[in-house]
Amino acid sequence: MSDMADAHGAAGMRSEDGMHGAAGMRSEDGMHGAAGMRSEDGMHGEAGMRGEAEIHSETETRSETRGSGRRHVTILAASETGNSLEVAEQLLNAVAQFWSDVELVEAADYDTARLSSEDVLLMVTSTQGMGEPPYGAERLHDYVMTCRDTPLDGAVFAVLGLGDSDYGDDFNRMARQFDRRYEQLGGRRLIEHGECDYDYDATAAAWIEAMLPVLWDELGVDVRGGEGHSVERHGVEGHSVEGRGGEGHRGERSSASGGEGRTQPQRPERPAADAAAVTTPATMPASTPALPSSMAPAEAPQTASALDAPSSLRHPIHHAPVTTARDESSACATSGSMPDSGFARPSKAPAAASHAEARECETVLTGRTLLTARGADKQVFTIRLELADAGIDYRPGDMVAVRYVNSDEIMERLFSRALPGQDMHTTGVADVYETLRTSRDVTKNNLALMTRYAQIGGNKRLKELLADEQQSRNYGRTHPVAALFEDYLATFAPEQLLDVFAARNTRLYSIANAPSAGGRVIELTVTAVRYRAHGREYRGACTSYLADAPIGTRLSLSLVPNPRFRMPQDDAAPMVMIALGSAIAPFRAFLQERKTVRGHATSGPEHASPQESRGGDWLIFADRSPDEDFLYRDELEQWHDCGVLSRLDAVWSRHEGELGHGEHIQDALPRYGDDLLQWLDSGAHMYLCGHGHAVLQSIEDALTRSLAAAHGRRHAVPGVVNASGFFGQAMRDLDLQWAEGYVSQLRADGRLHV
Ligand SMILES: Cc1cc2nc3c(=O)[nH]c(=O)nc-3n(C[C@H](O)[C@H](O)[C@H](O)COP(=O)(O)O)c2cc1C
Repeated sequence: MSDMADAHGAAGMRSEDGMHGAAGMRSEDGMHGAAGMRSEDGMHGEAGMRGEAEIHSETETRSETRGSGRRHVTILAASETGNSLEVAEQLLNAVAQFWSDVELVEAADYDTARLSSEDVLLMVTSTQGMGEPPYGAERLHDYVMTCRDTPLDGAVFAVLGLGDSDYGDDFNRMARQFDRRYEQLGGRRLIEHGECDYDYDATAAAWIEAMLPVLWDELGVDVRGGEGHSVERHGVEGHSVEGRGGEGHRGERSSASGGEGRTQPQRPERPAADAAAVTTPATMPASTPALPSSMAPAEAPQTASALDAPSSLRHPIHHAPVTTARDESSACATSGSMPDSGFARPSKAPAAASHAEARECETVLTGRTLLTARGADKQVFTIRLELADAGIDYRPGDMVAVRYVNSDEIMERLFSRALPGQDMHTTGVADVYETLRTSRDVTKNNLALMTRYAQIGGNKRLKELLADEQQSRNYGRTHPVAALFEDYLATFAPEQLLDVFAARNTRLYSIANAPSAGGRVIELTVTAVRYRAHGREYRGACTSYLADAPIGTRLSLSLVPNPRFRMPQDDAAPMVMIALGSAIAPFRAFLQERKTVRGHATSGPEHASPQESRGGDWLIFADRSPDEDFLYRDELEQWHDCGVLSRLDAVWSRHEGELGHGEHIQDALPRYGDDLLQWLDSGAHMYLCGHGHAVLQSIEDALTRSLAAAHGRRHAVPGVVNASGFFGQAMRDLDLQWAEGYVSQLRADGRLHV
C-alpha cells in the first residue's frame, strides 16, 4: 500500500452516518468500534472516546447544576437552510410565553460539555446530505453518537425532525438518531420525537402543541385559564409567580456557548428581555398555551393572501398544461430530489419575517436559452434572471429558492375534481383559486398532505390506505397531487382546499453562473419536467413556470447558501466533477469562477495528471445522447481547449457511436478508476451532482468500487492480478474495505461533496 493507503486504512471508515472509528466495523448506525466490536447502538468500543477525566467533570457538573432548583430550557436548532431554525424560533416564542428561562442555541455554537447541565433540552433538527446532520451540527452529532457517559441523566428532552420523505430510509434520520441517543445518554423523553415532511409547518405546529402541555407539566406551569391569567412557575427559586408579558420574559436566542473544550460548562450570561427575540401575543389563549400565530396547526383560510403576495406574483395568468409532484432540474449541488426549501409563506403573517423572506429579492426574467437540440424529447434551458437593484452576495455552489406560480391547467384539473360544478367566478371560489395559484404547493404529494386530504375530504378508501404508513408513503412518492385528486375523489368547500396544501411555492435550483457580474445576474439550468405516469400526463410546477413564463416576467427568489458544496479553498487544488444532466449547473459556476480566478489559460494536455495540467479540472458529464443533450457543449469544449478543464469526459446512456456507447455513469466509472485515484491522491476535490438520492448513492458506491479495483491493480502482486477463489476474494474484500476508508476520509477532509 502507498503512504496514502496506509493512512486511510488506519483512519476510520466512513459509515452511513458519517462517523469514524479506528478500525471500523460498521454497526447499524454506521458507527465503528476500535477493536472491531459492534454495539447495538453503534457506539464506539474503546478508542476515539472521550477520556475519563472529561467524563468525570461532566458528572460533577451535572450534580452541581441539576436539582439546584433552576429549570432551564434549551432549544437546540440544527439547521442548514434555515427551516429548523425558523421552527425553533417559533418554539422559543411558544415556550417563552410561559417560561422565561429559555434559550435558543444553534448546534454549530453549542458547547457539547453543556449537555451534562441541561435540564430541559428541546431539539429541532433537519436531516441533510444523504441522511447526515445539517452543516455545522456534525460536531454535536459526533459527540452525541459516541459519548459513553450519561450526561443527560436527570434531564428531559424532546426532538422534532424536519426532513423530506423523498429521501426514503434517510427520512428524518437525524431526528431519530438524536432522539434515541438522548435517551441512551440518560435523558427522559417528554414525548415521541416528531417527523415533519417537506411541508413541515402543520406537523411542526401539531408536535409543538402536543409537547407543550407535557412540558408545562414537567415544569409545573399552570397555564389553565384565559386572558390575563398569570403563570405559575414552580420550583424556581425566587420566581414563584410571573405574569405573561411582564418582566422576566427572557426567552432568547443565543449564539454564545462558551469555548469548545471547556470541561466546566457554564451557561452564557443571559441578558434581560429581548423584545425582538420573544414575541408576546397581545391576547392570552383561552385555555391552552397559544402557539404563535404563524404556527397555527391548521392554517385558517386566508383568502386575502393572494393580495398579500408580492406584486411580482400577480402577473396575468398564463396558460400551461398540467404539472407534477416533483420537479427534476438543476437543484442538485445537493441531492436533486428538489426538496422544497420552505421559504415562501406569503399567505401567513408571521410576527417577524423569516430569514428567507428577509432575503427574498425581485428579479426579472430576461432570457431563456434552449440547451438541448430542437425536437429532443427533453428540454433544458438556461434561465437568466436579473436583479433590479443590488445583487446578491453568493458563492459558486449556492442555490436559490425560486417562487413560482401554479399554472391554470393544474389549478383547473384540481378544481374540477375537488369542486365539481362550482362557478369559478364566484368571489369565494375565485379568491381560493388565486391563493392556491400564487402561494401553495399544489403538486408535491406526501403523507401529511394525503392525511389532510383524507381528513377534510373524508375519502374512506384513502383512509384505509393511510392505515399502512409504508404504502401511503410509497403512493405519495409516486403519485403527484393531481393523481391523488383523481384516484381518491373527494369534494370540498372552497376554503377547505386551503388547508389541504402546504403554504409554500418555492423550488431550489443551483446557480449556474459565477457571481462575476456582482451577483446581479442569476442563471439557472432548468429541465422542463414533463412526464407520463399511471397513464396520465404531469408537468413540473416550477420548471414549467420557468419554461413558459413570458420574458419580462417579474419573479422573486431568495438565496440558499450551500456550504457543503464549495470549491476548494486552495485555488490550485484540482476538482473532479461528475454531473448528471442539468445538474451540471453548479459546475458551470465553478468553472467560470476558476477561469476568472486563474485569469489565464492553463495548458493541460488531454488526460494529463493534475500536476501536469497545472491544476486544471476534470469534468465527467453524463446524459442521454451527445446529439441532443450535450449541455453547454461549446463552453465546455472551449474551457477544455484553453486548459480551464484539463480533462472532459462524457458518458451517454442512449448512444452508440464514436462518442461512446450506451452506458450509465455507474458502469463507466471503473474505466476511470486508476485516474480518479491518481487525481484524488494529488489532493483533488471530488463533486457528485445529480438528481435523486438513490442515484447519487449508487454513484458513490460505484466510485468506491472503482477506487477499490484501482487500488487492487496498483498493489497487485505480479501474476495474481485477477486471482480467483478464496485468495482473490479476500484481496478484493480488503481493497473494498480500503476504498471505503478512503472515501470516508475524503468526506471527513471536506474533499467529497455530494
Ligand atoms: C441537499 C439536501 C439533502 C437532504 N437530505 C435529506 C435526507 O437525507 N433526509 C431527509 O429526511 N431530508 C433531507 N432533506 C430535506 C431537509 O431536511 C428539509 O428540506 C428540511 O426542511 C431542511 O431543514 P433545514 O433548513 O433546517 O436544514 C435534504 C434537503 C436538501 C436540500
